[in-house]
Amino acid sequence: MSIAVIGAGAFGTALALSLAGKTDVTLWGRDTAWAERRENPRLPGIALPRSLQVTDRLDKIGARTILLALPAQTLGGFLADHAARFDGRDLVSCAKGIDLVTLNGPSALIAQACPRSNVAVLTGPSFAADIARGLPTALTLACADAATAEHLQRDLSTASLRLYRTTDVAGAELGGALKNVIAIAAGAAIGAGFGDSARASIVTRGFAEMTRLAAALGARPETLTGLSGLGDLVLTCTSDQSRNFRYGLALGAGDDFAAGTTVEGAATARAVAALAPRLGVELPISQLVAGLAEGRIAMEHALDILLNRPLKEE
Ligand SMILES: NC(=O)C1=CN([C@@H]2O[C@H](COP(=O)(O)OP(=O)(O)OC[C@H]3O[C@@H](n4cnc5c(N)ncnc54)[C@H](OP(=O)(O)O)[C@@H]3O)[C@@H](O)[C@H]2O)C=CC1
Ligand SMILES: O=C(CO)COP(=O)(O)O
Repeated sequence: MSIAVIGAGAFGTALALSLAGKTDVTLWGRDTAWAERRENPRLPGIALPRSLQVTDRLDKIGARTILLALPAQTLGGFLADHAARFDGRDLVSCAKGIDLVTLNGPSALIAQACPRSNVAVLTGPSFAADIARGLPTALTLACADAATAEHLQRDLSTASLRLYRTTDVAGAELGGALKNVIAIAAGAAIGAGFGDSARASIVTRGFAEMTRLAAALGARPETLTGLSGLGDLVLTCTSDQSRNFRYGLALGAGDDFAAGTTVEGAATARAVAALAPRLGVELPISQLVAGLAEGRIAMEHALDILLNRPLKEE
């Protein structure tokens, strides 16, 4: 068995490192000038073993199983250029977002670009730095084809990564994408000084929004209660390791935030705000995050917008 990981960011590098302890792994990045030093600046302080092959040449990728670990908003462009190379292989999406151009999740983008492939999703609570340090976590592997889900579950589980499987691709993927939006709101609440009770309210009502939207898009609501939904939501809303949470903190506090940081929830909030009226679902927290991210709504109005809505049943 051999595996390739496309995207040498923090997550792709961490997954490649973890899997390299078990099988042959090739990590592809568009810029691998760092590879000789065996330390990726996207994952500082982590020494990469010589056994992990790093390349910037897609023609070197022969593996049957490919993990796509590019940010969601860059995946469509990458597939437009390179999908033909991968069609027919097992393709595992590791991105947590909704594409702003098509309003599709990464798995649908991949399936459209590579119609002969089995497409899966790997998601769940997993900071790249934790995985790279060999810390344990549990993840969800989703694939509509049950036999492919089983073999990918086996192939991608490691001594420290315990994978559960599901055939609910939409549910698993949307959990991972939507929790990033709610994490921005949770961060903003903390950054603005609203306190831990406000954060818990946002997490809970945010989870209701995630479940509502996912169900409207064909997901099984119970999938949202698993690792890919609730599990990752709890992690991301409570840890300042999360870039989405930190971005929210900065919004709430009125601070600058490092440009160029991958914050999937900002674009995904905008995608969600576009989907909400089409699907007829009410998503006040996500729509507020979209307004904050676009600069349409000022932070000082955020609380009023949420609290002054008509009272309703829980
Ligand atoms: N980091 C984490 O803890 C986790 C991340 N994820 C998900 O993984 C995905 C990737 O995130 P992460 O690895 O953290 O992101 P990073 O910001 O660490 O890295 C992004 C990587 O994508 C590369 N890239 C961007 N655009 C392109 C392109 N057009 N072609 C080729 N490469 C490109 C960048 O290359 P370059 O360096 O050349 O700019 C960089 O290597 C996201 O969807 C994220 O939500 C999921 C779980 C955990
Ligand atoms: O998805 C993640 C952890 O599961 C990483 O979250 P951030 O992208 O917010 O850092």
